[in-house]
Amino acid sequence: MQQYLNLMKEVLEQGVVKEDRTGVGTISIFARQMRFNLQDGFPLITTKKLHLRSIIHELLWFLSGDTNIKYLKDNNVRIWDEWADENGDLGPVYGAQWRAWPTRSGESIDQITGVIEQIKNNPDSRRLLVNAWNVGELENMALPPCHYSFQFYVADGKLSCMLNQRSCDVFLGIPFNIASYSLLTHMVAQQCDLEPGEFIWSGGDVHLYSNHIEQAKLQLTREPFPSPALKLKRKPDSIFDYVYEDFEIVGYEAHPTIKAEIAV
Ligand SMILES: Nc1nc(=O)c2c([nH]1)NC[C@@H]1CN(c3ccc(C(=O)N[C@@H](CCC(=O)O)C(=O)O)cc3)CN21
Ligand SMILES: O=c1ccn([C@H]2C[C@H](O)[C@@H](COP(=O)(O)O)O2)c(=O)[nH]1
Repeated sequence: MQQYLNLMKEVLEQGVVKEDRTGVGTISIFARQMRFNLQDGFPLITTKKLHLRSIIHELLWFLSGDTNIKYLKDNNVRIWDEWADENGDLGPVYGAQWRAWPTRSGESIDQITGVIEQIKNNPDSRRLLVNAWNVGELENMALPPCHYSFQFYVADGKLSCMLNQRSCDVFLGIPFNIASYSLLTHMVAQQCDLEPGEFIWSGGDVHLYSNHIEQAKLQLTREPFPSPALKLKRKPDSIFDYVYEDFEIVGYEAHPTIKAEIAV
């Protein structure tokens, strides 16, 4: 996970002071990429302890098409609490766009089912994309998508995935985002009888909030441990049939957690 630490260091050393929507203030750089070979282990940050539990439940929740935080709350995951309305709704965020992108004719498109069908039947396609940036619906979303599109690529029996993220909270968001899409790549690969290849993360506004600077500096004093491995314990019938218990992370050695406040 040296790439992540290098990115953090670059923001600390070269970041430009920028005000932001939350009022917290950031230092920021623009447009970076990181590559993770999923054959070399699972890219879960080791320089602070991360609980994969929230990340797995959030991904299963996205895949189910749900946009109400009740499922997360029932599973003790609080990461979306601050953005939900009094009924727990977030508007047509990730789950809605992934599973039921509304069309003009009043129908809806299940992009996840579609992309998996294409990976299986047309693996050389250059259109293996899922898009959450539905311009006509942005104003109804509690937060416009940060990770807004991803593309798959099949070669040599391996499935790779490239993510585009417009706005990137280096300390709290990015470790979640890397782990989440790496999980998704493993799951889609398993469903398509492929091996996981690379996960490529691309970020636009890459920032450290002003109240995360000390935490970032502390993290940079720590030596990373070798990456753990991800084990999928069974092959469910479809991408929508995974349950929390299907995932096991093996050999995760990490430094202690570092607390930080989320900017709302
Ligand atoms: N400012 C900001 N940064 C984000 O990363 C972010 C948002 N807002 N809004 C929407 C979602 C919510 N996300 C979140 C929210 C909270 C944590 C967080 O507090 N993480 C703690 C542990 C929390 C837990 O596992 O329960 C951490 O130490 O990583 C992480 C990502 C990612 N997104
Ligand atoms: O998955 C996510 C979701 C959100 N973020 C961060 C990036 C920004 O710090 C905020 C969103 O604020 P905007 O003003 O809408 O850009 O949330 C993330 O890193 N990862």
